[in-house]
This record gives sequence, structure tokens and C-alpha cells, in this order.
Amino acid sequence: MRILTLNPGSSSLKAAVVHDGVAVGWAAWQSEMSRAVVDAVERWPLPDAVAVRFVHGGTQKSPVLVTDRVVANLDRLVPLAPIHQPLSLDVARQVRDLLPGVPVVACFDTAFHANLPDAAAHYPLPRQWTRQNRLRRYGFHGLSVQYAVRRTAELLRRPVDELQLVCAHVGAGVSVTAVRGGRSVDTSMGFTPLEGPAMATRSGSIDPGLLLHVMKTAPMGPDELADALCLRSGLAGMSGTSGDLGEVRAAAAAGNADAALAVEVYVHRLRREIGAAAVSLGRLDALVFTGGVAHYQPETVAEVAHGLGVLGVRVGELAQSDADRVISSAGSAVPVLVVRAREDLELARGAEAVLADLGSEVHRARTADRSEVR
Ligand SMILES: Nc1ncnc2c1ncn2[C@@H]1O[C@H](COP(=O)(O)OP(=O)(O)O)[C@@H](O)[C@H]1O
Ligand SMILES: CC(=O)OP(=O)(O)O
Ligand SMILES: [Mg+2]
Repeated sequence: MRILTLNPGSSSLKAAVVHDGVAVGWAAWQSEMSRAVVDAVERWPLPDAVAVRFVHGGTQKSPVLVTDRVVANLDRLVPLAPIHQPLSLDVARQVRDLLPGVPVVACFDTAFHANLPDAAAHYPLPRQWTRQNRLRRYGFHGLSVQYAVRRTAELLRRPVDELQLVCAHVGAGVSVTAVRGGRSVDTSMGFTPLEGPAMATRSGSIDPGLLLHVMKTAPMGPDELADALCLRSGLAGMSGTSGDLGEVRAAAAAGNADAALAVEVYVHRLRREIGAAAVSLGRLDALVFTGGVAHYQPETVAEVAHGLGVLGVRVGELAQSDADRVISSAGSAVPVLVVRAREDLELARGAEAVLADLGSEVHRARTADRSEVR
């Protein structure tokens, strides 16, 4: 079965064709996103189905076939993922128009975290707010984490059920998840993908009291505030350069003190979240890094890992490599791995599962029809 996978992230749109579980074509767009879907559809032969990544699926626990009703429901979640959800909706709408008759499946980042323990899922806020607004930690990057966990189990030759690990997804968005026996038990992103470590252009967690102070001293509307926290903060906001860590590092090396501080804060906050995730587990069997930064910028992974001796982590010098691998030194009490983010494979699995369910529903309906006739 050929699945076209479309993964709109905050800094790129990635497409892949996955044939019977194996990726056979890739493409990525960092700009001109409006042309990206047309390009992707024209580039490869007609697929059996299309899978689209949606970061927010609310309380949805598994992928679903995209219908007009599903689109309307996902549209309501736009305010909870303002820099991702509109793009995914746009991609799904375009692909349905361009490929009528080809099933489109929505796969959700949030699904992997749908069964978080209560203590991790709840915010200590007034009960009425929580009920009225369905406030909870949804968690994101679930498709990436789910793949990284499976790949880690393969590389360590251990069953997923037995592994307790921390997975840091370090891309334009950054999150840290604690996974016990293949299930998410805590994660740094929350009600929206704004909580947690500092990110490319997102602030990550900040003191809510600080926001109250800013709102009093320099009043602004919710849209302006959202713009500042989602697009003008993080590495970009602190350094005054860009959200790309490679560029911020280059600016720091050229003597830009703001850029140097931005990298320090970024690394510090990521370590802090890894420590917090580790204590949500009974023991730490592995620490896994995935995402664009983990893949392309090993110096950042090494720098983060060097500060994690308290967790029994030891990592030496690292070179860039395309291979998924264990990067910890021989004496490390905890294996550390870098695994390429493969949301494409997870998206294809989701689409295949939905199509298989639809196939068996049709089969059940036909069998029921026949027995009624008899
Ligand atoms: N070819 C590359 N060389 C160096 N760094 C890269 C490269 N590609 C991606 N990155 C790093 O990864 C980040 C994007 O990560 P990614 O996981 O692809 O983001 P997203 O999926 O959110 O768009 C970039 O900001 C950059 O820091
Ligand atoms: C959830 C999220 O932040 O995704 P991305 O890193 O792809 O922007
Ligand atoms: Mg991404």
C-alpha cells in the first residue's frame, strides 16, 4: 500500500511516500508552503491514501478518516495550536480537493499522551476553569516519540514493554516525554505546544506572574501576546537573529553576546526538563534525542548530555551521522541514543490502520447483509 504522508511542522512541511512501511521518496519545504501540497501530489504516482499530521486532536485516541465533520471539529482546536493547526487544516482541505476519492487520514500528536496519569495531566487551577475549558495537559510530538521508542527498543534489543525512557524531541518545537512500557507518563508540552523547554521561536514555560506584570505595564490583546510568545520568543527572541540553532550558534561564535546567552538558556532549560521527566519514571533505561536539531547538530546533544551526569549519563565528542545510534560512552550508566525523527512512518501506520478498519467494517456490513437475505 502506498501512503503519501504530509507533516506540517512549525518550520517546514515534510512529505514522504511510504510503500508497505518503507519510505521511498521524501521532500521538504521551508517556505512557499502554499505550493507544497500541489508539488507533493504532482511529484509522485497516485497514492492509496494520504496521511496528514495534526498536532492537536483533542481527546482523540487514534487516527481518523477526514470527513467534513472531522475538519469542523479540528478547526475548533485552532486556538490551542495556532501555529500548527491552521496549516494542517489547509493541507487536508487542499489534498481532498486535489485527490478526490483518495482517503485522507488525520493522525494526531496528542493521541500518544491521551492516557497520561491524572497527576501529570491536571493543572492546579480553579475547578470551574478546568471543567469549562476542558483544561488538561494534552502533550504533543506523540507521533515522533512513538517511533523513537520503538526504534530505541530495536537498537537496545529490549522489548518496549520493559523500557523506561526519556525522549527529547528537539526540532523547531522542543518537548521531553517520559515513557514507561511504551506509554507516555509525563510530557513537557501541555494544553498547547507552548509549554516546556525554550524552542526556536516559542518561549516555552514562563512564570504566569511575569505575564500578568507585562499585561499591566504594557497592555496588549491576546493575539499580540500569542504572537510574542509563539513567534518572537525562544532562540529567535533572545538572540535577535533567527530560530535556527545553527545560525544562533554561528552568531554566538562571531561574538554576539545575546546569541551566546540564548544558547545557554536553551541548553539549560532542555536539561531541566529531561531531569523532570526522569523523575516521573521508576528508573531510567535510556535517554533518546530525536528531531532536526538532534539529527543535524550533535554538538547541542553533547552539550545537553554533558550536564546530565547526575542521571548517570556520559557522552564523549560527537560527529554528525545519518545513522540511528547509541552515542553514550562505554562507562555511561544510561545509554543515550540519537534517532532520526520518522513521523512519516508513524503517519503511514496510522493511515493503514484506519484503512484496515474501514475494510473490515465494509466486510462486516456485507456479511450482515447476506445473513439478512438468508
Ligand atoms: N540541514 C540542517 N542542518 C543543520 N540544522 C538543521 C538542518 N535541518 C534542520 N536543522 C535544525 O533543525 C531545526 C528544525 O527541526 P525540525 O524537527 O525539522 O523542525 P519542524 O519539524 O518543527 O519544522 C532547525 O531549526 C535547525 O536548527
Ligand atoms: C508540536 C510541535 O511543536 O511540532 P513541531 O516541532 O513540528 O513544530
Ligand atoms: Mg517536526
